[in-house]
Amino acid sequence: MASKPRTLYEKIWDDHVVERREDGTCLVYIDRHLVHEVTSPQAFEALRLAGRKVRRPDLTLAVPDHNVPTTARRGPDGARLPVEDPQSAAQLAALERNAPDFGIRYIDAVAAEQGIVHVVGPEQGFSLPGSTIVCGDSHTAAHGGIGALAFGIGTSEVEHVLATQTLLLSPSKTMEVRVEGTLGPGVTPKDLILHIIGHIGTAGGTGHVIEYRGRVFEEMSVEGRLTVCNMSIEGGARAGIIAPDETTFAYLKGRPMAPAGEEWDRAVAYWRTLATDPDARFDKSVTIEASAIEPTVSWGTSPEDVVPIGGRVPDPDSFADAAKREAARRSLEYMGLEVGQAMTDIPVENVFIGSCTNSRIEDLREAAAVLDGKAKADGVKWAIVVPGSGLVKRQAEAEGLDHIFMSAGFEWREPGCSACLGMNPDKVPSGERCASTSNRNFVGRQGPGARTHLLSPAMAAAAAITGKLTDVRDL
Ligand SMILES: CC(C)[C@H](C(=O)O)[C@@H](O)C(=O)O
Ligand code: SF4
Repeated sequence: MASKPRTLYEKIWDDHVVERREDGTCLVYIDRHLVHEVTSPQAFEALRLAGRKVRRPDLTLAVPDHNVPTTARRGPDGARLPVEDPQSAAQLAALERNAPDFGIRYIDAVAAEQGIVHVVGPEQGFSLPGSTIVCGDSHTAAHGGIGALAFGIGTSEVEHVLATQTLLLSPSKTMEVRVEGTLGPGVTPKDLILHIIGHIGTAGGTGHVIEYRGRVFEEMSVEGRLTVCNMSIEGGARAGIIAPDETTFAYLKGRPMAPAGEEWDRAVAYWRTLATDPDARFDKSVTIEASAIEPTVSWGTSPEDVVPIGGRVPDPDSFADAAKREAARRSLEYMGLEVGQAMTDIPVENVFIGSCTNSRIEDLREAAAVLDGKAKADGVKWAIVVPGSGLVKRQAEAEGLDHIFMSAGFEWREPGCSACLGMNPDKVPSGERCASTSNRNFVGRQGPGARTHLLSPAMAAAAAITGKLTDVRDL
């Protein structure tokens, strides 16, 4: 008898279940564990107190990213510069000590390979298709872009994975987001995922793993897929995933931590079996028409608060749901916006190109292409580009992108989470707006009182040039 058709998620899940409990929860094997400085100190401390070791240090990779300053990390004499904020310094120092103490792989803050964990994992070939990947970080969903089942975990789970290389989990429901047709010019993977979240809402994926399907994703680069999957969590999903294919294999081949030789061939043969079976069923399915999507920007304080750039700030009364009406009213007040205001009339004083959503080489190329030969508007006081990793930075410099950015009036920084969240010196001043390629526009996210507008790298570049939110297709 033929076996039951399964989805990509179900295949990966089944291949990793170590033990099924009577209540339905499963002990699941974890292939890769990424660790950063914010959510790991207590986990390591707990292991230390219990006298336990890390079960598989070779499957664990630690990188500092959230707290690192993005200005020079070494002084003129080559000595490492201290991190001023005491809490940040303590977290960074803890990781620096815990990694050698527990024998895990560590990329330190001044290494060429340092960067945001979610950029570093795929870039190093540490994150692989068909694997289970966890990190004490909600945007671990990004790694689904290479066909992994990847999700964020809490600090107590970090401890559990460090100690046992397993996790106790309940199976997720499956959801398909199918995108038909092709994206128009100037419409990027970021616009697509913002549009999808606007469509399904921040609770649309709750309890589900989303598989993104359709030609748009088949034709998309791995960088674009990472951007899309990254924001699955903003749609409430446990994870997002895209079937690994030739594009994925070409991206991973030869990466430092990827399998090589015969092992590579065996791995690819296995990865090819993972695609969702033709008759597999999803618990939930949403279809979106790609050609209807325009460059998309956020107006509120939730990632679902989006409109096409040609749109207007919505009237809170236009929402059917009472809670949503109230949230929209509060959002407009925080954001300092008027009902009916054209999105293209919103001035911005800050532009941030970076974060694990949009700091890979393609993102920087996309922004640089818009900025080439142009300069930021006078009203834009602060514009920074923060590459997702040292290797992205080096590649961009080899292509001369740093010159384009700096000639346009941008600062060219060292890799890290930076202004994506106010945990390091890069903050947006209170009451000011930021056109930001990051993934969250929550109240205070980029600093107390900061007003975030989420958009694509090309749209961030366009906003820098005109000093207001702008349709990149009009430049
Ligand atoms: C600090 C960290 C735990 C947090 C997360 O889990 O996502 C951060 O990366 C974020 O983007 O808000
Ligand atoms: S770049 Fe932003 S979203 Fe990504 S891990 Fe860092 S803080 Fe979180």
